[in-house]
Amino acid sequence: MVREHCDRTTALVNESSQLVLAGHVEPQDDLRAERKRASFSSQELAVVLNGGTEVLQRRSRLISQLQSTSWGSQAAVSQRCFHSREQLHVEGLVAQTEIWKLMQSGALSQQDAKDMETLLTLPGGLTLHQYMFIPTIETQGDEEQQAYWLPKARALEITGAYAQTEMGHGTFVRGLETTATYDRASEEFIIHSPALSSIKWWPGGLGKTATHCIMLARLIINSKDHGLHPFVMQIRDLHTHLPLAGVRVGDIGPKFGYNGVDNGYLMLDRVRIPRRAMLMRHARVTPDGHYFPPSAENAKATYGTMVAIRALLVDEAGWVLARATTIAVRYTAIRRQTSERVGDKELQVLDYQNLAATLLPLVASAYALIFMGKASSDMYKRFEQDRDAGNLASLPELHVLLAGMKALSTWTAADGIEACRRGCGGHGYSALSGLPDLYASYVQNVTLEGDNNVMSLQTARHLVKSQEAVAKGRRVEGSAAYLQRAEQELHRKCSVQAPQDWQTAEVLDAALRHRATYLAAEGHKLLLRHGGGKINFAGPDWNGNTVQLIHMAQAHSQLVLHTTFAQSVHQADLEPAARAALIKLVALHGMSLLLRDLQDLFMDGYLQAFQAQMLVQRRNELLLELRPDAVALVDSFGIADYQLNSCLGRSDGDVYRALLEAASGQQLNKTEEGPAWNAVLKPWLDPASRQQARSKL
Ligand SMILES: CC(C)(COP(=O)(O)OP(=O)(O)OC[C@H]1O[C@@H](n2cnc3c(N)ncnc32)[C@H](O)[C@@H]1OP(=O)(O)O)[C@@H](O)C(=O)NCCC(=O)NCCSC(=O)CCCC(=O)O
Ligand SMILES: Cc1cc2nc3c(=O)[nH]c(=O)nc-3n(C[C@H](O)[C@H](O)[C@H](O)COP(=O)(O)OP(=O)(O)OC[C@H]3O[C@@H](n4cnc5c(N)ncnc54)[C@H](O)[C@@H]3O)c2cc1C
Repeated sequence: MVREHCDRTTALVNESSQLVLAGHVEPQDDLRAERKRASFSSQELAVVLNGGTEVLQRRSRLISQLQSTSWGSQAAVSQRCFHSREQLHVEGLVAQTEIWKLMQSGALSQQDAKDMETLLTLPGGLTLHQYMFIPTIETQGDEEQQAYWLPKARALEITGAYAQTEMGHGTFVRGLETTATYDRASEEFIIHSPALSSIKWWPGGLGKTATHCIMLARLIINSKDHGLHPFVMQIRDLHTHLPLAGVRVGDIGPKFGYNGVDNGYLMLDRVRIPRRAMLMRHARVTPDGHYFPPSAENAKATYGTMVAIRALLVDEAGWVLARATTIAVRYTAIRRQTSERVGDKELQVLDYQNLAATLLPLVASAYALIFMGKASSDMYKRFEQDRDAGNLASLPELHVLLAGMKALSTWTAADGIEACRRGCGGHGYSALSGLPDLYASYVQNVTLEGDNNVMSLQTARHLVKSQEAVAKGRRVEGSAAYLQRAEQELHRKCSVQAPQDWQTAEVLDAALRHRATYLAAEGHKLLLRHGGGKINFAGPDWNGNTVQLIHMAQAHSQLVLHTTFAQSVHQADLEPAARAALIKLVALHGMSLLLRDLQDLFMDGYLQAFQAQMLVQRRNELLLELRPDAVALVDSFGIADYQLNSCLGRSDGDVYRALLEAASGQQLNKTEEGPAWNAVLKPWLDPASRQQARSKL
């Protein structure tokens, strides 16, 4: 029966290749035509966006290598959406350990291995080992501790998680409850979960993979609480993988997505670990129980790993949105729907203004975020160099910039994927489009590593402090330096007199800067008013105004994002036609940001109604001007079909045949009658079975 069904599927797919789509143009022809009419070469732009020809060549080589394995082949990747949690968990670990093996044998460089995992898009139990466990030891362990732990961790003799969040607290890190009490007699720490709310809950890889973890716990010496510190703690036996005495550990259960990762819980009953398990690069405890705190400028060193991950999240957001927009733009360029008379050529749905107005600004956002991601990782690398030389002066600015940008970028990408999915109509709802899984396994980024509202409020705190400094005549540096000129800025008016004026970079920058300045000044005033002339960064003054404060922080981050995008395009080595297209994309980006919150510009009379109407008009014209380049703009991301893993986003446009092939080959179609026939349906539907059942009554 199985054989028979397979034969029929093959026949159906072969047959479909003979079919002509009535009233339609062949989808492949649509994409060919789109590419022909583009104003620039997407191959050349892809080289610039991806950082060189070698990067693209290396990616193709890695994909070929993956394709030749059983765990990374196209067939394996495309089957994933049919798999259970347990299967995904095992598959994730198989892929990660195989890649690790290749790296250890020298067949892959460390960078190759990281890139290969990114191409696979299958986060697994070892993800946090690489991105948080090892880096925390690297940055917070002293030399001796690094020499002890890192070789074992890098050889995968141990695997680790990052155990910070607890059942009761994730955001409020200072409120975490797990204790690490120093016992001078034995020179050990006793790690304990004192309450239900103190159980570690969420850490990735902790559930079933990790043998060790970075344990964030309150350091208690002689009954004195010194706050949160990191410890390296073994939780499972290395021979049996069973939990050690006093340890209860497991997986927290199915999630919205991201199900290959075993996010875990951990409950500890007075588990003893040696004194040197505390990571001591910044703070120390001597054998006799003397505590040496971190220096004042290293006070937030414990939060260092979170800053590193936020930089990675900003870098990732643009590429994730690039994937979603590649799928949606290619598909909506081949999808034809509705003509005045049946049988006439129907319109490509991307030509409806509603879709262009949804998707093209998202393409612009993906570009903006890709450039911002590069700027953020460059900034983070500079910070790392300074930090390794003992200079942490740039950390406060880096933190507030990345906090707000992590929020803006992950919100933009998550909302953008969902908008792309809806833009693809019914086929976007099918897992075969690749969009549901992309969304479900991305959207957690708006919560993890600092909830986006909370992160925005960190940036808001800095903006209010900067505004306060300016009011007191002190200098403000860094990304908020524009607030230095707040006084003059607040008197400015928008200079636009014709729709075309909105296209100029100066006008857009000025409007975004004015908005951010106005909101920061208003936020500052609001808190002063509530505090009776004094600013309180906690309590009802702050907590009762967070909607406006978050909005203010996001306006600031949007300004930083937009100016970084514009500058990066200005500085990039582009051929003239690609430059012209990207300048338009920058303009569309700025206009879309303004249109989303236009009311802000009316509040203090910066904008007049006729200027707002011109903004809408110019945005609509830009959509039409950019439309011929839509497919070329997404082709330029250079994302391979392998990585898209989408029937809708295929680069050849052969969408309908791909859907039919993938659907008919799946498990539920393995037999013609279906898995519920014999036990459930047959007794009702099959006359002979019914007859038999009646005769037994
Ligand atoms: C919200 C805050 C920032 C608040 O911290 P706080 O100590 O109460 O601070 P505050 O009183 O608001 O401000 C005091 C000061 O601390 C500064 N600060 C705060 N965080 C940092 C930092 N990372 N680097 C450098 N500086 C930092 C703030 O800017 C404040 O500075 P200021 O006093 O204004 O000069 C903190 O609790 C926090 O970071 N919460 C979020 C928790 C989080 O991100 N958890 C991540 C867990 S791991 C994870 O999710 C991994 C997922 C990975 C995956 O699967 O992909
Ligand atoms: C998939 C996933 C993986 C994770 N991996 C790890 C990991 O490896 N290791 C680890 O330690 N943790 C991990 N976490 C935990 C994660 O870091 C936290 O969930 C996150 O920091 C948010 O904290 P919370 O859950 O306590 O949210 P809450 O703080 O309870 O948030 C609830 C709501 O309250 C709001 N809110 C809370 N506080 C404030 C405030 N001060 N001001 C304004 N609004 C506020 C938030 O905006 C949110 O809407 C993971 C979480 C997820 C979802």
